[in-house]
Amino acid sequence: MSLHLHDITVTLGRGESRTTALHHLTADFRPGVLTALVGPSGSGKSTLLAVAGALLRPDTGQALLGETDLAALTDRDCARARRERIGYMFQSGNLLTGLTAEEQLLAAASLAGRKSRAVRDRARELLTEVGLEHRLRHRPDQLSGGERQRVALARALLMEPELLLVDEPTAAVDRNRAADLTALIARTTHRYGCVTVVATHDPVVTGAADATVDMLHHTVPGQARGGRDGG
Ligand SMILES: Nc1ncnc2c1ncn2[C@@H]1O[C@H](COP(=O)(O)OP(=O)(O)OP(=O)(O)O)[C@@H](O)[C@H]1O
Repeated sequence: MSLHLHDITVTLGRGESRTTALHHLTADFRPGVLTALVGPSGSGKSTLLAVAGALLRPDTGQALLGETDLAALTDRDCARARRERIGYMFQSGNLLTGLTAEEQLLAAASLAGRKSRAVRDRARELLTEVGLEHRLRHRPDQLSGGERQRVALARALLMEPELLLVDEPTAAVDRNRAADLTALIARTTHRYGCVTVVATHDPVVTGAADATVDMLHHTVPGQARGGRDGG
């Protein structure tokens, strides 16, 4: 299942602050491939993630996840696609206030109708993989920015999404953790065959990516390694 963005234009703000954040952008993202989204600050990376994540409807164009045009879905179907098909690891973490790290994962699983001992074990395993085994009972306000983001990653991975959207995963962590997190995202992409799009300024991430989309030139075909579709 690929993600194909076709002729996407997004205008944000009103009056004097009106800005064309994306201008007729076309780009392809393949399953099993970690694609780094690069470009200077303000070039539209976060906007692209919002469109791909069915969080923002573009003014023009199509956002095809497989055969589904996310740009044409009703609000209800968008919400469903977000819940069932798309995983997010954004800087805000998008965590629910009042729930512990472990509960964040279990609540997401429960919403998707998955509730079992195996899910609980997997949730702990993933929180351990992102280095949070000592933070299982911490609520978002008791976690650092980088820790919140890692909870969001563990939650996304538990849901095994078709599309994994990641915004600046290494911005709030130290260099060792940055390398570990990047390796985890790459491993997950290759193992589960999800389409992974990572907006980044970090050479650690771009170095580990299988392909690159440059916002200034739209598409630079990458050397895809390990793609499920043969690269
Ligand atoms: N609500 C808004 N109203 C007006 N302009 C906006 C709004 N949000 C973003 N923009 C503008 O849209 C453009 C794209 O922003 P976006 O956040 O997608 O860039 P980015 O590449 O993710 O930047 P960064 O690397 O700094 O995170 C920028 O010029 C930004 O100033």
